[in-house]
Amino acid sequence: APASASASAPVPAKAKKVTWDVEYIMWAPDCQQRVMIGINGTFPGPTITARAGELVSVTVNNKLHTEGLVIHWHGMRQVGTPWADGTASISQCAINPGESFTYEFVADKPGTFFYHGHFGMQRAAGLYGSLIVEATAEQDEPFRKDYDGGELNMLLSDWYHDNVFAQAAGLERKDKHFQWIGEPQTILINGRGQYECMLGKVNNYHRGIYKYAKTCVRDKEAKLCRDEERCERRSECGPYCPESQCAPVIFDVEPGKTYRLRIASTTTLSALNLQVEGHELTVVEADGNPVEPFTVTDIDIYSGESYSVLLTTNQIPTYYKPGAFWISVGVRGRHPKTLSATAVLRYTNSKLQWPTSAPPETPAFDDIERSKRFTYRIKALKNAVTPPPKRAMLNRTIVMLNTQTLVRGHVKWAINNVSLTLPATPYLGAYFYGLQGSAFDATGEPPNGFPDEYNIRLPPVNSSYNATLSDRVYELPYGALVDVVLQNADMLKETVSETHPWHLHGHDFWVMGYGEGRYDAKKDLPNLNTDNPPLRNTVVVFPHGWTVLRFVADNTGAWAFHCHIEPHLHMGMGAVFIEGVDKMHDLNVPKEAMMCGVIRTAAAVHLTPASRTRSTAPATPPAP
Ligand SMILES: O=C1O[C@H]([C@@H](O)CO)C(O)=C1O
Repeated sequence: APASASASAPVPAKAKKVTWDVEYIMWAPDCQQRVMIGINGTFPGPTITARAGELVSVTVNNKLHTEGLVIHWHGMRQVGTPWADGTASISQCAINPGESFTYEFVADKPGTFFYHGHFGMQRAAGLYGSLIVEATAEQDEPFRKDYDGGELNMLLSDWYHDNVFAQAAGLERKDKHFQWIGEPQTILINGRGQYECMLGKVNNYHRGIYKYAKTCVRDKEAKLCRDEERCERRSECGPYCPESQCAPVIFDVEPGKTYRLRIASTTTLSALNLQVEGHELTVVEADGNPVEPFTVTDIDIYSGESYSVLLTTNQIPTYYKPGAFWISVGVRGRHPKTLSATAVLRYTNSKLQWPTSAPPETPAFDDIERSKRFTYRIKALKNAVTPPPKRAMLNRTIVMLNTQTLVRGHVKWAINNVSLTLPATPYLGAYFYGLQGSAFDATGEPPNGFPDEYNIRLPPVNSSYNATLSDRVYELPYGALVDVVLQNADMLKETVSETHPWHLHGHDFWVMGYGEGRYDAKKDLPNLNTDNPPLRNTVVVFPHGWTVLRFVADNTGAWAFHCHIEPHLHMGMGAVFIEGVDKMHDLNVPKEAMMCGVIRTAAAVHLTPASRTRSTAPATPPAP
């Protein structure tokens, strides 16, 4: 059930304390050496495993030479610790080079999560790793009794050879010089991939990407890849040798057991599809919430999402099927310019190290109906907590039209024609010290909707409806039941509309429904799913469609709500929700996290937390 923000968070079980040095490292995640952001000298960052209710304490030493950094704990609700959410300009200042900052928060719910950088495009530079929270009670993960094997952890990501500075510069260029980041070079499984090399025999035509993949035809012992030019010379010893940084991951499993595969995606862009040759997958968890189990041959997973699926090693090894199976992860939703990534599921009684077959093919990238069928099957467990009835509470509805648009020649994304730009002062600190009037545009909120006459099937008509840049925020009444309607539409190119995975910080929300075309409250509100809406922290809105999510604004803090596609947030596809304005000064906000922007200057005049008597209306900016 969503956390009820009690002022005094439960006394945590025991602390999990780690110290991380974050620095640039040379690494070859897809057999090509590049500069990445590593933690304690490795990529991906170390996996944190905690038990639900445990206090996690991560001291981050910023060893980058010229960049600030923050780390977001994706899926943690940070109840009572909003300054630990790790969002630059929102929950804290960036940790400067040479500085340290300790994130301390309760791993409040069991599930499959991950952490990642949340400043600039540093997540895309490799700043991420797994965060696993284990259940302490049976009722939290009822499917726990259904797997007798171990757990396999898969963190999926995509990888670009361009560095994030080049990507950002390209996105910020004006007019026809705008440079989209394009498709990734490689898909990674636990940070490993093989650039332009498809392990295993590839059928002679692999749906338009054959030209990218000189097959690595292996000799009969399936040990080495003969196609040296493609698969071997790419790194110190090629993708097949275990110590290579790009060697595919091999999961050793006992035959005849059921395993829990934890799968999370922190891709910069790609929507992915995962399947395990010869094995079905039973979906049991989504974003750390149990779901009504259902069995599929493959799952779609969008950036920011996580799942647990159960897999039974029920294949009988034969001469033709030696007990080693491909795990195949391919791109969906956008025309793949990237080969599928492969890992291996190997039964311990298998003689061979490598499967002898071609990896299973990824479903057609443009079969959007297939994508919707999978997403729509995800439902809450029968006895799960359902949303409180709207009439019973103060409630608020925000309709968000999501358009790609232009602002003075720059390609941006905008919500109700406002493109989010973040201030130098973190919102949380500005409210804590009562400086919101001078830290950002506190004269009002972004629009709550968009004009009736807007046609979502046409590109934005910029002449009459100019997009603006703004750091305005939505102030949500504390305890209100909030509906957000994500409304997709045409991009700048007519008829083009893309799938966007939206992630909310500080909360899980109920996914109340999806629909085609323009959302119509009269028609659609009565049909929302109040029986078994799944709780999630990330949800997709499909092309030219709408998605409604609902949550209770009961977590004091400043929370980002944005598309989890890294360039889209960079281009302004996001919003900020402020909750519990009047409770901010009850928080014990660590001032070292806030000393930047106007707070730094105000500190010079003996800054003190705002008094209790402050009115709730956004403070008016000081007279010019
Ligand atoms: O913002 C984006 O830019 C590209 C394309 O619209 C321009 O190349 C794309 O697919 C986006 O999502």
